[in-house]
Amino acid sequence: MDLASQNQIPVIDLSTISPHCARGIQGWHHLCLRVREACETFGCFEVVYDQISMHLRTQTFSMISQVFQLPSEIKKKNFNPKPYHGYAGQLPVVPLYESLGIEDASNYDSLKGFTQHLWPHGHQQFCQTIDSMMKPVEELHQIIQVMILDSYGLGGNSNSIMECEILLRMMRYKAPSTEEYMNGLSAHTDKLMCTLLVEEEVSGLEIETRDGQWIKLSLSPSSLVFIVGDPLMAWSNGRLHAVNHRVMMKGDKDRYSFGAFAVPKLGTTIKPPEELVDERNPQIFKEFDFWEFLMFSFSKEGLAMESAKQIFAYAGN
Ligand SMILES: O=C(O)CCC(=O)C(=O)O
Ligand SMILES: [Fe+2]
Repeated sequence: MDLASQNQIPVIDLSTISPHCARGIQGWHHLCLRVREACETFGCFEVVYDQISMHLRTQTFSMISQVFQLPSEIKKKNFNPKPYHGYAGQLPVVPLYESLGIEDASNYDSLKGFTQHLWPHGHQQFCQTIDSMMKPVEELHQIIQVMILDSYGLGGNSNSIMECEILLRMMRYKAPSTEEYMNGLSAHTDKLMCTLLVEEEVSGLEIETRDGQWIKLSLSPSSLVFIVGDPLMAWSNGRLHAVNHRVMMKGDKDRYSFGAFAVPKLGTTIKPPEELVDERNPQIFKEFDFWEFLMFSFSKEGLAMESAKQIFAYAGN
C-alpha cells in the first residue's frame, strides 16, 4: 500500500544536518533523493528537526497567543501593502481565520518594528523568542533548498535556488464549537516559493493528493511540514508539485500555527535551470517576475479563479 492510501505523507528526519556541513554527512545523497521524491509526489513532507526544542515551540506559541489577544484595532496596525504580508481577518469566506505577518522576520529589527507597532513599549520577550525560533527555521529552509538542488545534480557551488527573505505569518483559527468540520482556510496552493509550517496542538491541515483525495495530516508534536509553492514548482519546470491544501476545523479548541514563507527578493525572475528543460520536458511556463505574479494572484482577476490555476493562467506556455 502506498503512503497516500494510508493517509500519510513522507516523514524525513533532517536532525543530523547542520547547514554548514550539510553536504558532508553520510547518506546525504539518499536523503536528497527522498526530499525530491516527496516534493515530486506529494508536494510536501513532514520534517523532523530536533534543533527546535519543545520548550522553544511552547514559548513561541505563548508569544503568538499574546498577539491574538490584542484588540482588533491594534492587530490591524500590522498593515503592509504587499499582498499577504500584513493583517488578515474577519473575512466572510473564512470567518474562523485571522493572521498577522512579519516581513523579513529573520532580521531582529523587523521583529522589533512589529512589536513597537502593537505594544506601546515594544515586547522584548516576543522578539527574543521569535528570533530564537527563526534561526533554526531559516536554517531548515536553506538545508531543504540545497537538498533539492543536489537531488537534481544542480548543486555545484550554489547554496540556494533563489535569494529569499522569510515572511513569518502567525495564524489563529477560532474553534467553531461544532462536531462537523468547518472551513478554516480555503483550498489553495502557496504563492510564495515554499513554506515551513509549525502547528501548535490542534491539527486541521489537509492536503490534496495528485489523484484528488484529501488527506488529513496528523503530525507528530515535534514536526514541521514543508510545502512546495507555485514559484518553486515553476522553477522545477513542473517536476515538484505545488500541493493544494486547506485547514478544516471542528471542536472547541482554537488552532494556532506558525508559517515561515520563503519570499523571493524584489526583481527575482522565475525560470527553470536549463538542465531541467529538454525535448521530453519542454518548458511549461514562460519566465516571469515573482512579484508581478504575486500581485496578479491577489488581483480581482486572479482571485476569481481557483488558486492552483492562477500560475497556469499567468505564465503557462
Ligand atoms: O495554518 C496552517 O496550517 C496553514 C496555513 C497556510 O496554508 C497558509 O497560510 O498558506
Ligand atoms: Fe498555504
